[in-house]
Amino acid sequence: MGIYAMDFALKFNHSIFSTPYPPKPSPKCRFLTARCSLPLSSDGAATGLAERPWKVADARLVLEDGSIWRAKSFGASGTQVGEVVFNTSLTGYQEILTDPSYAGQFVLMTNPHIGNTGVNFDDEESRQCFLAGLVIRSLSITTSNWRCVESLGDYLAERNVMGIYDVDTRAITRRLRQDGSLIGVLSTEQSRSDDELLEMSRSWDIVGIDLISGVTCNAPYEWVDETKLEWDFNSDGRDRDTYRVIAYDFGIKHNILRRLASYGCKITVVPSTWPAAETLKLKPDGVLFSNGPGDPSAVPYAVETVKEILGKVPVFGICMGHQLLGQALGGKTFKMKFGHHGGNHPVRNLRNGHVEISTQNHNYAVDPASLREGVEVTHVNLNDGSCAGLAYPALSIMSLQYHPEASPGPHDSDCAFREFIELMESTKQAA
Ligand SMILES: NC(=O)CC[C@H](N)C(=O)O
Repeated sequence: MGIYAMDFALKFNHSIFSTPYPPKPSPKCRFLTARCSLPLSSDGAATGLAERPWKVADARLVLEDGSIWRAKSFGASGTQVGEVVFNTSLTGYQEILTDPSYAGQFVLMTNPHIGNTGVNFDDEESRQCFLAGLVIRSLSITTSNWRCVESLGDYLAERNVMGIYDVDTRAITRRLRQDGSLIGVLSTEQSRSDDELLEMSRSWDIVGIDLISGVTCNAPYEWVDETKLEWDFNSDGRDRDTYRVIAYDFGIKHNILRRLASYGCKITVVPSTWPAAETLKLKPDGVLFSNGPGDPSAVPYAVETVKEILGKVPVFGICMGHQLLGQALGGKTFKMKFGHHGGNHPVRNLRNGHVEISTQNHNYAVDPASLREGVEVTHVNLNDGSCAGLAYPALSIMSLQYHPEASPGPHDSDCAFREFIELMESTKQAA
């Protein structure tokens, strides 16, 4: 369909979509009428929608290398320290904002145009935004999407997350690629001197800190959310409680739970400190170790939990979960120069030769040379050859350094969930 025909269909509610256009307002939807253009608030505060050319740069991003970047603020104001990482995804900023693995980090989007689709109810990956802030080149002057319920600026302001725009994201990215990830301080407070902010950035570090304890759930809970039909696929038609899975929440993304549920799993999510003995008492068919923020070598208690579970039940580790498994198998993790953050990373599955286009978000990796004998490297990142997946078939272990649940366009890696199901099924049959 040509673009004009699509435009016509959108305007006149032609029935080319299964979802009617415009969609019925959800009861939760407070801002639906503002779908296409929100006015500026009366005090002229940023709504995130209307560009105000007269707005002067009111924020500074001070990097530990001494560089100072002047920018315009949106979202929350204040002063915040964090590690700056760049993300090359073209879409999915809401999933990125709500990925708990970004705790302690400023996400700089290399896509220069952000905010055009606003935010919606369906794309939340967790209960909260845990990241330190958002750095973008250009904040969209309009917000238009049939699912949009709020502008990006309002969303960030409500969640107390700082954002800046009109900053040279390309220059900062080149610096990060050259020098590696840098700590920075973002501030809208004019009373603070450049030197003070620089000192703050130099006296803070993200290495060696347990960031998982700040994002994990407080108590176990059952995952009962229905995956909406329009987002569900490949569920193989199983009943939702065919496999009993315990998911360790190190900062879990909801889509991991949605995909497991689609494949027939009844899931109990448990906090990061949940004792292995309690997990084993529940006699699960499998255990999932989730993604999560920060340095994987700073959470030895989690590695101990993983060790106690290995060999007793099939396990699947994703990202932080993979790094914890790597350590439990005798391996070491190391900090990469600037990590992998994006929706377009090619990975080769060494078992079948297939190349997957994957979503990634990690700054650390497992050193395969440090792993004990018998551990198989199953996946390799084709950009830099780093370890992207492990297996130890004798103990029914599988893990991926990237995100099989993400939908950056392709769903190439979703098959990993089916593999986990097969691992649980074969163990069940053998018992
Ligand atoms: N997405 C994740 O689980 C990230 C893992 C870890 N925090 C890292 O940066 O490598």
